[in-house]
Amino acid sequence: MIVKSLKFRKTITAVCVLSLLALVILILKKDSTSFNDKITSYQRVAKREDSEDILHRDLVPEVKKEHVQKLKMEKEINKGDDTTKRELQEAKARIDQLEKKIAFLEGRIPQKYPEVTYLGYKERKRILVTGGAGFVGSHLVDVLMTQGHEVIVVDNFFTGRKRNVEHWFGHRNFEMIHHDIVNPLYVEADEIYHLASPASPPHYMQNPVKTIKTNTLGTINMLGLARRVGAKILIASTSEVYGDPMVHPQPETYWGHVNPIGPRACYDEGKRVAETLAYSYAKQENVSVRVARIFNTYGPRMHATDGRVVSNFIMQALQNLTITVYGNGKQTRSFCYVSDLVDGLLSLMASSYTLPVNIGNPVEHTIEEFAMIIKNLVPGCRSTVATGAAVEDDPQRRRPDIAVAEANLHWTPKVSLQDGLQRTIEYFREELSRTTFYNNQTYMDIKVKPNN
Ligand SMILES: O=c1ccn([C@@H]2O[C@H](COP(=O)(O)OP(=O)(O)O[C@H]3OC[C@@H](O)[C@H](O)[C@H]3O)[C@@H](O)[C@H]2O)c(=O)[nH]1
Repeated sequence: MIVKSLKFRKTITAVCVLSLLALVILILKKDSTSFNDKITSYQRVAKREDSEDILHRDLVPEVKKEHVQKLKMEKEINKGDDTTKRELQEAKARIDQLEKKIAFLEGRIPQKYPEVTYLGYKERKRILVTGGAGFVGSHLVDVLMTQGHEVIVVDNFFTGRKRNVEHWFGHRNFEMIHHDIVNPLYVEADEIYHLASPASPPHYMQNPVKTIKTNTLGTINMLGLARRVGAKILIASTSEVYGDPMVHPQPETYWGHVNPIGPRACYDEGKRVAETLAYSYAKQENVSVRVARIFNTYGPRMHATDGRVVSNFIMQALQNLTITVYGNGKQTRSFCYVSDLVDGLLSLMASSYTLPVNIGNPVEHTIEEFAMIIKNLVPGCRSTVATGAAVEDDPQRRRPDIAVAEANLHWTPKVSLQDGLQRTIEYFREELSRTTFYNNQTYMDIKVKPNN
């Protein structure tokens, strides 16, 4: 009897121990399944980082949640087998990377808007800026907004970027319309700055028909709008209306020397027609027009792959790549810092002067000299300067005569080339770190064969 009872007890104990073991195995298995799920979800998160917007919208909360679980996972690393450990370490590395991105993106979300002057309804204007998300347009928008005006930005984002004006998103004086001005636009405005058009030669040559349409049909639409609503309109023309000039420096009275069928014609002739349209609307329809002939301009918010000389040379110098001079480098340009240009545009709009006005900085350099100036402004730059094939119809000399602007607008550029380039180099340095951070690749790797 006693033996039987002892045997029964042993059996019960054995059953209990086995059940306990089974329970422990079950719990461990469940943990490892949810653990594998986590890794799969991290891998999914990592794959979805191709867009900053998606990162903002979806990944930020997701990754924040993951961060809270990171400590738990660290404990689990010690428990898991080798494969799991490796996978976990990879997931942890991805989380660290995503956390850095979040910190970077959070830095870009404006905590508050830039300070804006309050204007009463009598002084406050409603101002339309076409191409307002572009390089020059966005700087103009900043000044108009801080002055306290209501600003409507219209852009088709062909070369403009939302990033350039995102610091105004949600402001009650700011409105943005995604629209291509080749189609009519119906809004109310007191003033129109018509800046919409690609301006970099590789951009405007990429789709020449579109460039002509933007500068002709687009300008007709904007002049028509100005007529309908009684707005004053400023047309952004260009030094390119002078073509490859036979007169130097170029005064507004010079009629120019443009090849009407060359690769630059879509822009040069497009802008010439835009000027003709402006003065036709002024004469026939009584529209109040201003025409700014804008010379080479540079500054922050130029696109790193814009293709113009300033962005190309700076990006090349910052990455120790070959600085690519097109042709022999003896052609000249005169570079104006963007804030000076914006001051000139505002003065022109405010003035009663209605004929075309050159807006540019008359300090002239050869492109060869310019390459050396930039190289010397980038500390430790190891780039070499190489000359290459010349660009077809490239204007050989360009420098504005700004006597008209000085006399009628009391405007003259203030920012020296040295200061302006330093600010622009800082901007591109920042852009480069942002881009390599995301893509781990350089912007360009242009190789130019020396021509001698
Ligand atoms: O990498 C480069 C880029 C450009 N260049 C040269 O640098 C000079 C300036 O070229 P950019 O492309 O910056 O600008 P461009 O002067 O040819 O045209 C500009 O003129 C005035 C504005 O209206 C426009 O922004 C644009 O059309 C040209 O001689 C060009 O051949 C280089 O040597 N290397």
